[in-house]
Amino acid sequence: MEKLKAEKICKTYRNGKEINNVLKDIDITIKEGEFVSLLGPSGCGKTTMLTIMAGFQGADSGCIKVEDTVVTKPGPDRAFVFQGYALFPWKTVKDNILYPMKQQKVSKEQQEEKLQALLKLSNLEGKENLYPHQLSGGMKQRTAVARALACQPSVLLMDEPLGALDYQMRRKIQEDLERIFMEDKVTVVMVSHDIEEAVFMSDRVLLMSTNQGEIVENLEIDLERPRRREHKKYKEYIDHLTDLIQGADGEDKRKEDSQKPKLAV
Ligand SMILES: Nc1ncnc2c1ncn2[C@@H]1O[C@H](COP(=O)(O)OP(=O)(O)OP(=O)(O)O)[C@@H](O)[C@H]1O
Repeated sequence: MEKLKAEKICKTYRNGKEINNVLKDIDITIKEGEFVSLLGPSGCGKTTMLTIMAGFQGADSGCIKVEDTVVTKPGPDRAFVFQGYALFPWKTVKDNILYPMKQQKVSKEQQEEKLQALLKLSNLEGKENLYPHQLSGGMKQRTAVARALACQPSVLLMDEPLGALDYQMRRKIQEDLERIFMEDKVTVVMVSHDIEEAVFMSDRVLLMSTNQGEIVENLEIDLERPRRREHKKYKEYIDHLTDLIQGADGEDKRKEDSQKPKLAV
C-alpha cells in the first residue's frame, strides 16, 4: 500500500535577485512500512524535500499526499526527528516522551502504557527521570525517536538523525534504530549524506543530484534484517553508490544526467 507520495514537487528559493531552483518535478512514492533514505551531496535539496513532506513549508507546485490526504501543514500523522534532537531540556526523558501524547489528549492510562512500551523498545528503562543534559548522545537520540513514535505517526521523517554523533556511536545507534523499526514497522524517510548509513538503515535509497534535486538512482537494498556489515552485497551497494556520487561530482556527468529521462520512484 502507498503511504506517502510526492507528486511533481517544485521549489525555488529567491534571495534578492538570486534564484535557486532546488527541486524540479520530483516524484517519490513510499510504501507502507518502507524505510527510504534521501541521499546526496550537500545542497542538493534533501532537507527541502523532507520539510515539504513535513508541511513545514509549501512547494511552489506539486503536492504531498499521506494516504491520499493532501498535506497542507504539519500534523501528528508525520513526526519529525531533528538533527540536534530538539528535546525539551527542562523535561525528563519520561516527560519528553509523554509530551506529544498530552498534546493529543491521549487518556492517562494509554499514556502510561505507551510510555512503558517505548521505554522498553528504546532501551531507556531506568533513565526515565533523567534530564537531556544527563544523557549520552545515543540516549538523547533514542529519546527523540521514542517521542516521535509516541503518537503513532503514519510517517516518521528524520533529518540527519545521527549527524551529531561520532563514528562508533553512529554505528551503535544505527543498530538500535534498526531494531526499533523492525518492531515498530513505521514508514520512515531519512535524510542522510552518509552512504554507509543509508545502506545499513534503508529498504531503498534515493540518490539525489545537485541538478534540481533530480533522483538519479533508486536502489532497493535487498538484504535481510538485521543487517550484517560484513555481507558481500552490503559492500557492493556502498561501492555502487560511492561510484555514482563521485561520478556525479564531475561537470560532464551532470550535463549527461540532465539529458536523461527522469526517474519516477
Ligand atoms: N530557507 C532558504 N532560503 C533560501 N535558500 C535556501 C533555504 N533553505 C535552503 N536553501 C538553499 O537550497 C539548497 C538546498 O538546501 P537543502 O538544505 O535542502 O540541501 P541539503 O541537500 O539538505 O544539504 P545538506 O546536506 O548540506 O544539509 C541550498 O543551496 C540552500 O542554500
